[in-house]
This record gives sequence, C-alpha cells and structure tokens, in this order.
Amino acid sequence: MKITICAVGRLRKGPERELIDDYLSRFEKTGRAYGLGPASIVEVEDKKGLGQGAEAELLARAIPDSSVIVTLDERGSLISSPDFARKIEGWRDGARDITFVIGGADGIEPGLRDRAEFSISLGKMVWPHMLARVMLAEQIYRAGQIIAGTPYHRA
Ligand SMILES: C[S@@+](CC[C@H](N)C(=O)[O-])C[C@H]1O[C@@H](n2cnc3c(N)ncnc32)[C@H](O)[C@@H]1O
Repeated sequence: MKITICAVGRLRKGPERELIDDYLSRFEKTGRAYGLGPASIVEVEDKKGLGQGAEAELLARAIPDSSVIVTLDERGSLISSPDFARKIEGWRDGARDITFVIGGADGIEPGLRDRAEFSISLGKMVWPHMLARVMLAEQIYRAGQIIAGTPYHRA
C-alpha cells in the first residue's frame, strides 16, 4: 500500500528533511511485514507564484490515480494516533493507496479540499508547512509501530 505525501514547496537539506527521511524509512522497514509502504514525498512548486489555484493544479497532477486523498488542514478532524493507525489499517485492508496533501502559505484550495475523503488537523494552531510534513511523517511512523504492536506508542 503506497503512501505519498504531496506537498507544496521544496525542502532543502537540513534537520526537517533528515527527520522526514528517517521517519519514513523506519516506517517502511517496520511496515513491510504488515503490507504498509512504500512511503515517499512528491514536492510541487508554483515557480511563477500564481497562488493557491496553480498549486492545486500541480498537486492534483501529482496525486496518484484512485488513491485516498487525505488533506492536512487546521479545520480537519482531531484524531488520536491509535485512531489514525486504525484508519491506515482500514485503507490497507481495502487495498487503497493513500495520498496526504499539505498546502502552501495560503492553504489548500477549496476545490481540492472537497475531493478529500478525510482531513486531519494537527491542532487549531497553524504550523509552517515544513513542520506539518515532519509531524505527519512521525505520525505515519507511529501508526506503523501501533499496527506492528511495538511499545513505541504509549497512551
Ligand atoms: C502555513 S499553512 C497554511 C495555513 C492557511 N492559512 C490555511 O488556511 O490552511 C501550510 C499548510 O500546512 C498544513 N498545516 C498547517 N497547520 C496545520 C494544522 N494545524 N493542522 C493540519 N495541517 C496544518 C496545511 O496542509 C496547510 O495547508
């Protein structure tokens, strides 16, 4: 079951990228035996600075066909890590790939938001999109650990 994070903006080498790469590669290692992964990031860049609509077109093109679209949005659902793990398990059991979408400075265009099957909030505060990527990568890793039954997640 493929997991893709489609995100606006290029993340240069640095601590955020290292964390994301580390969480996603650890997720793939644990997840393989449970039908989870591979996990990758697709970055899109609105080079002409045309804004939310142009970003939405680039994101829509990068979203793999027939995958479940899950937006990251401060207005989304607040769910616990175990519930997030159960959702991932459910999509895996339904043979669905998952695409997480992270917007740019102006957020995700409403038309693309409407296409999402689910939307996750990382809290009511707004985070920089680079940090939202790190937090999502950690939660994907944590979900893998919960599904594998390791002691990483402690409620
Ligand atoms: C700087 S934020 C954009 C905020 C924008 N004002 C909006 O209306 O969405 C960039 C991206 O980071 C992600 N993000 C930031 N804070 C978030 C939160 N609390 N929950 C979920 N995603 C968040 C979202 O994908 C958002 O599109």
